[in-house]
Amino acid sequence: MPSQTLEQVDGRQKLRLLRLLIAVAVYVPCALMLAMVSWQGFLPPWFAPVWAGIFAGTNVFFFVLIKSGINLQLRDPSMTMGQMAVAIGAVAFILYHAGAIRGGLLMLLLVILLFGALRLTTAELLLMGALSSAAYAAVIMLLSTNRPDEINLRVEWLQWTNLTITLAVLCPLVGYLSNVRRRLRESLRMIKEMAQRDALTGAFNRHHMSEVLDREIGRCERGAPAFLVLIADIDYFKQVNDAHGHLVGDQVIKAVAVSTQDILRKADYMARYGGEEFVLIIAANDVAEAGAACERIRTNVEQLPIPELQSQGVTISVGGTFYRHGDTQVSILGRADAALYRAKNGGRNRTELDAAALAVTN
Ligand SMILES: Nc1nc2c(ncn2[C@@H]2O[C@H](COP(=O)(O)OP(=O)(O)OP(=O)(O)O)[C@@H](O)[C@H]2O)c(=O)[nH]1
Repeated sequence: MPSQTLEQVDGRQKLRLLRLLIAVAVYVPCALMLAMVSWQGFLPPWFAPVWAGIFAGTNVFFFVLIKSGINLQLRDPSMTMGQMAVAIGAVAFILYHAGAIRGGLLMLLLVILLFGALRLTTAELLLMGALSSAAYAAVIMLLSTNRPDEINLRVEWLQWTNLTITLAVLCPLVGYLSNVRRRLRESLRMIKEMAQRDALTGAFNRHHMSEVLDREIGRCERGAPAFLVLIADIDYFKQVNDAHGHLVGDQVIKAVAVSTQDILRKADYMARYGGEEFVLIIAANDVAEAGAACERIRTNVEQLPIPELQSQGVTISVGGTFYRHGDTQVSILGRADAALYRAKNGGRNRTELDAAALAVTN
């Protein structure tokens, strides 16, 4: 029920989709590039199937790590650096066999670098850049030992220098953009959080409650079990303000909110509805469970020590109702409010459940 979790899951799914799109956007053009180079005879005929096998094998390896959950034990569960290192190795293998077109294929190493843009820090990107540079240097040295007649060492080292300089410029730049993106994402998360929360108590605000209530009503319309809506209101709160001042009044509201939130179960939800009023959305299967939940919340506040009030404590009155077929926010909150009114009139520090709603659940 708590929407925060749903939003976080949603965010993670979007990021996963974005990374999948980037992976496809990287793989497909690279595969086309290689197919063209191979078709034009710059790679040996056996190369394409062997490379495709290695490519498929490493992807299956990473897929198994992710599916089995082994990646969750790693410092970076996305294994971005590991995947990039493997990709750099695969490109080095291509470069070794590429013949005269080798210089053109160096740009594959830059494409791999962009793959890390969503995740890596500048230092990590520089490390990957250094690995790319070292991989090409290793290819040149291997070629100069194994096939000295096939390469022009001056051209190769000049290309290596160009690649290394390009990487040295690109890595900090990509790292900077990656950092800006991370900071923007964090700021956006904070702005969203602030827009949903009440500044005094840290509880969700009325606007957020309205969204959650709409969603819960929608779920019930699609057949989910009915939920319980409570309105809890601090008793004689005006007297607290009058006797101790508004600042103490604020502390009392905060103490009631925090201690009530603390005793709620994970599936339950609480928002500050107005001044000293809170709305709670509770998962309860029947009247007995609903009554027990109301009493737990009420007695918790009754026993709450509030040093600012000396020996005097505070109490709350609670009005509640179950969702009924065809309910809107207005109708369900109206019934809870009417029940609260009865609790107040009945002497306060008590709970009242809406009788009509009880008939439905009984
Ligand atoms: N300190 C403080 N007071 C608030 C805040 N919001 C509303 N109030 C005060 O809360 C009081 C609510 O008073 P009433 O609505 O008369 O209710 P009550 O005195 O609690 O009486 P019953 O609800 O009938 O038991 C008012 O004096 C408001 O000024 C707030 O954020 N901080």
